[in-house]
Amino acid sequence: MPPDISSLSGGSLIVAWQLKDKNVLIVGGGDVASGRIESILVADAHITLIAPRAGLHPLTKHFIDNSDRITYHDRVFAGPQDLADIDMVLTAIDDVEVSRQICALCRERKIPVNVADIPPSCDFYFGSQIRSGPLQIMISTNGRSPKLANIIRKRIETCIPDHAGEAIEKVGELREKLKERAPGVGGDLGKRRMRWMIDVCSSWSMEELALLDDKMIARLLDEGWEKNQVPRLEDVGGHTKKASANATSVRSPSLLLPTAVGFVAGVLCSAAFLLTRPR
Ligand SMILES: C[C@@]1(CC(=O)O)C2=NC(=C\c3[nH]c(c(CCC(=O)O)c3CC(=O)O)Cc3[nH]c(c(CC(=O)O)c3CCC(=O)O)/C=C3\N/C(=C\2)[C@@H](CCC(=O)O)[C@]3(C)CC(=O)O)/[C@H]1CCC(=O)O
Ligand SMILES: NC(=O)c1ccc[n+]([C@@H]2O[C@H](COP(=O)([O-])OP(=O)(O)OC[C@H]3O[C@@H](n4cnc5c(N)ncnc54)[C@H](O)[C@@H]3O)[C@@H](O)[C@H]2O)c1
Repeated sequence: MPPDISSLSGGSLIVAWQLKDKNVLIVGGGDVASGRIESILVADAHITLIAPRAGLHPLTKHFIDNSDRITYHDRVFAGPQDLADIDMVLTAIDDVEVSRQICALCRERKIPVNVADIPPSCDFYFGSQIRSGPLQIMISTNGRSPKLANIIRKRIETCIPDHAGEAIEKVGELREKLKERAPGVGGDLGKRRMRWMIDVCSSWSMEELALLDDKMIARLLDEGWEKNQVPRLEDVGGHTKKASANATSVRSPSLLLPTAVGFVAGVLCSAAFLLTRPR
């Protein structure tokens, strides 16, 4: 069913903004700024931090002292000259007037800006974040309730599969090696590559994927990609403590049958629920 067009409004575009080696100006050094610094360091950008030393949060001090990606200036924001060569600006200061001025200067220069305490002065909002290796999850309430975003984040954290971060890391390595063997963008090869990756990710458990090492990746490509099949973990030299129900070849009809029966039963239950539900 296509989405109800009238529901397509009131949100934000949630994207994973690539900031590697870009220059981000952070104005302010307090509690909120320390969180901003962490988020920006994760994205491998360079930070220019402007804030009087007297107001630095201990975590901000720690980042200044220990990261070679931060250029620190012990002073207040000085004006447009502080925006030269800056790709993004974040302010987290307890001075609304200066925040508004910085926002206006950024907008004149089309520099994306976030002003922590003035939503209309934000081109983008931060959200409550979960991070595990390359896995990042952001919860946004679109400015309605940051505290509820924080509470929902804590609930979601309890549902993330064990080993998800490591599994993603290893699948990333597998995809890189696969692209070396089968290079190029798009076309039939691209389709086959995507199909095979979908099959591997769907038929191995996170725990199994997290166990992949260089040797197993090479064997998985030799035995799997080259022969157009998905071997099991054991077939490429790996072992888990618990045998996973998913860890069988995608081709096995003995597993496909119960899965299909379960799927049909699920669809029938949902249909029965929708048909009997009061309107
Ligand atoms: C998610 C998080 C990320 C982060 O900042 O890293 C974040 N705020 C967090 C916490 C938090 N912030 C505030 C409280 C006190 C409770 C309360 O006010 O409800 C708490 C809770 C606490 O401290 O526990 C006060 C507050 N926040 C904003 C204003 C201005 C205003 O609303 O007018 C005021 C002052 C309001 C006033 O003066 O009354 C504005 C914004 N805060 C946002 C993000 C953006 C919208 C995100 C969204 O809607 O989802 C947005 C629009 C701009 C931005 O900051 O990008 C982080 C939780 C991280 C975590 O713990 O997981
Ligand atoms: N968006 C959010 O998530 C959120 C959450 C809580 C508070 N806030 C708001 O964000 C702002 C910052 O919060 P905080 O807890 O980090 O405050 P804070 O008082 O701990 O820190 C303010 C920092 O700004 C610096 N500063 C002040 N004027 C400056 C200037 N002109 N140039 C450079 N640095 C300057 C101070 O020296 C200090 O380091 C506050 O206005 C607060 O109400 C936002």
